[in-house]
Amino acid sequence: MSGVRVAIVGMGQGGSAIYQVLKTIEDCVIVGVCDINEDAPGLKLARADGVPITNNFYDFLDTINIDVLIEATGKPLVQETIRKLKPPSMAVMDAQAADLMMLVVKAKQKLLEEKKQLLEIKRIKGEMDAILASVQEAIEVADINGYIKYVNPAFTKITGITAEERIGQNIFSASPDGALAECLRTRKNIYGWRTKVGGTNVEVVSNASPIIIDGQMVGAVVVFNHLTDFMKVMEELKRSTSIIENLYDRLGQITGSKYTFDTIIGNNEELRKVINIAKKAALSNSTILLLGESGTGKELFAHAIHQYSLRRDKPFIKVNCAAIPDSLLESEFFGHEKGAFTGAVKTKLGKFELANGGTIFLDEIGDMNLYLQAKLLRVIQEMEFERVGGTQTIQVDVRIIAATNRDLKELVRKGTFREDLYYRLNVVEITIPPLRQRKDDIILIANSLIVKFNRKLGKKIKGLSKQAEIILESYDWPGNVRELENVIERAMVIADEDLITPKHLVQYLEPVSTTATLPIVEDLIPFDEMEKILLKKALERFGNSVEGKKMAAKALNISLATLYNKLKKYQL
Ligand SMILES: Nc1ncnc2c1ncn2[C@@H]1O[C@H](COP(=O)(O)OP(=O)(O)OP(=O)(O)O)[C@@H](O)[C@H]1O
Repeated sequence: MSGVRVAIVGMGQGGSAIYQVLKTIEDCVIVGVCDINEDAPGLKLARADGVPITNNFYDFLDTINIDVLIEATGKPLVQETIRKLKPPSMAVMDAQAADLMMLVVKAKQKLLEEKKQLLEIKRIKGEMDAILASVQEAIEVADINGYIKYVNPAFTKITGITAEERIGQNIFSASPDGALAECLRTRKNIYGWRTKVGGTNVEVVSNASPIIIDGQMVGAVVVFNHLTDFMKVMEELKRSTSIIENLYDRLGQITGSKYTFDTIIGNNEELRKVINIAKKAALSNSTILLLGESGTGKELFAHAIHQYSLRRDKPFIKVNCAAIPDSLLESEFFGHEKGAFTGAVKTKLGKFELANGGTIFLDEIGDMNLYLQAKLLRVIQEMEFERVGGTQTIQVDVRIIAATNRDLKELVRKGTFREDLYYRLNVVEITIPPLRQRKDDIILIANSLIVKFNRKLGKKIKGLSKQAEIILESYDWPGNVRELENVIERAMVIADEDLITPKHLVQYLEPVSTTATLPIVEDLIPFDEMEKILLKKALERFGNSVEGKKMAAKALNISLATLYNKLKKYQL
């Protein structure tokens, strides 16, 4: 143990006081205390601190382990004995001397404490100075009487007045019309105060606040900036506001993606395969080309792919390339700067910018002109573009899904579609089969449409009659699911019965289709035509092989020979 080793004899009030001060001295080690009274107050303290205790001060006299022995009993006999018997290396101090020493120690401790506080204040001041020096706005502080106490470096930069010139002046004569003087006068916060800094031509906009300590106003502080800087911020604000307005304008056009793969109805094997490929592709970032006849569900797939992808919480933006005039398509895609062309009264964001982070769905891509195809190619390759009339290059992160019902390869051959763009777009090519190739789904989709339109039209139609089902299944559906939707909705509008029957359907089916040529009167079909439909359906289901025909005959409850006769009769 290093430090001065001290022992105390006599642990009454005086000894206890000394003990407590000694404990706080870093270089002092209390090696023991002594009192003949077991209940002496100082002994309790020592016991709690784990300091060795004795009731016989002789224990201290034959040891060389004590540097200073403090005698606090005040008894001459004890004092005398200690002086006589102590080892020469031990210094003895009586209680009075110890008290005096304690006073000195306490004073020194107080001094040290004050020094520490001063250092802390200096440190905080240093930090504050650094902060205030780095602030771009001018700061000026005055006391309650208006005497300027502080200005930061930005104050000098903005006004040209140095700290030496300014500090010590009175604000009521230096800048009587300024926010600081006003704040001191009114004792209130002042906002957006526009003045010239006293004695200069520098126009500033200021905010000032009272400085309050312990509930009392002791001064005020003003923060101000050049009006021109302020104007710049206002300009910036205006620009941002215009962008926000723009976004609001466009919000209506942002069709958040509505459909998921669950919305796509159908159990057809080919369709399920296509859905599985689309799900896998959805999880990558690859560009997808959706092919298929009109109304097969390409847009539905595009929505579902976006919803299934990691971008589902980001925008889904649709652009119909065929619906926008060529002259506007570029600005629609990439946006334009204010004044880029007649009518461009404000800056507009393009669909690519709006889709940033999400997915853009380019419908009817086959109808895009060659000039834009070149621009689109650059976006796909580099994910960057310029707004029409702009010079700044804008970077985006957009997943592209394109769709068309046209034969893109044929367009490439004809030279109306860029080959390089075609290959860029069809990284993943998904062809959605037409409805006539997934006839097994027709009734399933029709029934789900009946449920949907019952809700929309307020009807209670239960379903399709058997004959109506046969008609729907044998129709070619050139307009695919969209046509099926239209036919079912129209049929439901005119149907007053529980079921949809042929009479509700036929008038809406294209005459080119197989069944539309049937001479159907109301909901009656001639027997032979009905036979023909049933035979066709049976062969479709079981196939044309001998085995298939046997099964077809069985399903129609006729003999195989009758089946052959009928097939011959109808030339099937
Ligand atoms: N499998 C399906 N299940 C349910 N509804 C479907 C299905 N396929 C398509 N639809 C519906 O059919 C209609 C046409 O689909 P969509 O608009 O997606 O077709 P498209 O291929 O994009 O057509 P176009 O090429 O004409 O733009 C939509 O109302 C869609 O919801």
